[in-house]
Amino acid sequence: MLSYPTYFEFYPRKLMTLTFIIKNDEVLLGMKNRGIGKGKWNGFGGKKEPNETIFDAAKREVKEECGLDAISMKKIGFIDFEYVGSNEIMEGHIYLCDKFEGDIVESDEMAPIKWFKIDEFPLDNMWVDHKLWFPMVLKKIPFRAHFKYLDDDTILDSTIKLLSILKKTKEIWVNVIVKKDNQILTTNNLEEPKIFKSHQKVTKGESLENAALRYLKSNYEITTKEVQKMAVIDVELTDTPSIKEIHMFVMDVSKLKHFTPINDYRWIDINNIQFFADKKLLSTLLMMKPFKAYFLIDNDDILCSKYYKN
Ligand SMILES: Nc1ncnc2c1[nH]c(=O)n2[C@H]1C[C@H](O)[C@@H](COP(=O)(O)OP(=O)(O)OP(=O)(O)O)O1
Repeated sequence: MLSYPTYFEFYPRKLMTLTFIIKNDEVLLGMKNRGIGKGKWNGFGGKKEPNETIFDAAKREVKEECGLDAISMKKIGFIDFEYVGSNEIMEGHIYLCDKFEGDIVESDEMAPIKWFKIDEFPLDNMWVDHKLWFPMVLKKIPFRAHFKYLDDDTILDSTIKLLSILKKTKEIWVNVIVKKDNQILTTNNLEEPKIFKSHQKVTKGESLENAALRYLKSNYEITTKEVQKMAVIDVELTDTPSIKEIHMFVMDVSKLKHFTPINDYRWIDINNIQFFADKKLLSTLLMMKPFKAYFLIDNDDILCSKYYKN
């Protein structure tokens, strides 16, 4: 369901490379001392020059910026960087290099240069987009992304599309949010983004409404025969071969005479909820206007979320 934006397709493009050199569980990064991204840790790369291929530009930039000769480089991603106020797209070609030779040499442009353990990555001192796509580099999942920047630290919009050639299968699930006035019912052990885990698989031939009622009955003592469908959410986990299509229902029990949760549930004020997948999801659901959404999740981190009117 995720659609890649196309409005900038005809903007002129400046081609750039960015290469990450990886050795076991470490990545080589340099501190940029001038130009775009000054003061940030980054991989090695820069603008393509006329009369060279993008691959040759990537190899040249690695040599110029850290002194190493890249022996094996694999293209892992394409990123369109758009800046508000500019009609030029910076088209970044992202490479992964896991074979290299030579010695590290710092330069005026890049110093210091250091190996970082993957779990000690200086993400707070890198481009803000990196934390959204670096999981794909580490897992070697090809991707295409678009980031619309307001300024160097603020992303207004982002899209990340996985480019696997294998088509992911769809699994159909339902989930029901039970609400009463300004509260929703939750189990005591909900953790972010648990909303995508506690749901009910729809069985073959079963209607979505039936599955939602079955979900309700297995968790609450409830007599209703009506649930209201609010959203369809596609949830893609970076490293599973399926996409979960979750049909979200909302059940308002404010006016029900008989309603008892049968498990370990409690009412929680909407404003105090920390655990929902992202802040916008719950508020959009409770506006009671149907919508569609897409989430790309790596472990429990949301890398990309999109909302569409139904
Ligand atoms: N958000 C964003 N905008 C622009 N560039 C980047 C990002 N995130 C990034 O990671 N990058 C990368 C892409 C390139 O590798 C560098 C920028 O290249 P630059 O240093 O300007 O290119 P050079 O050709 O080396 O420049 P000079 O030598 O002319 O200074 O950041």
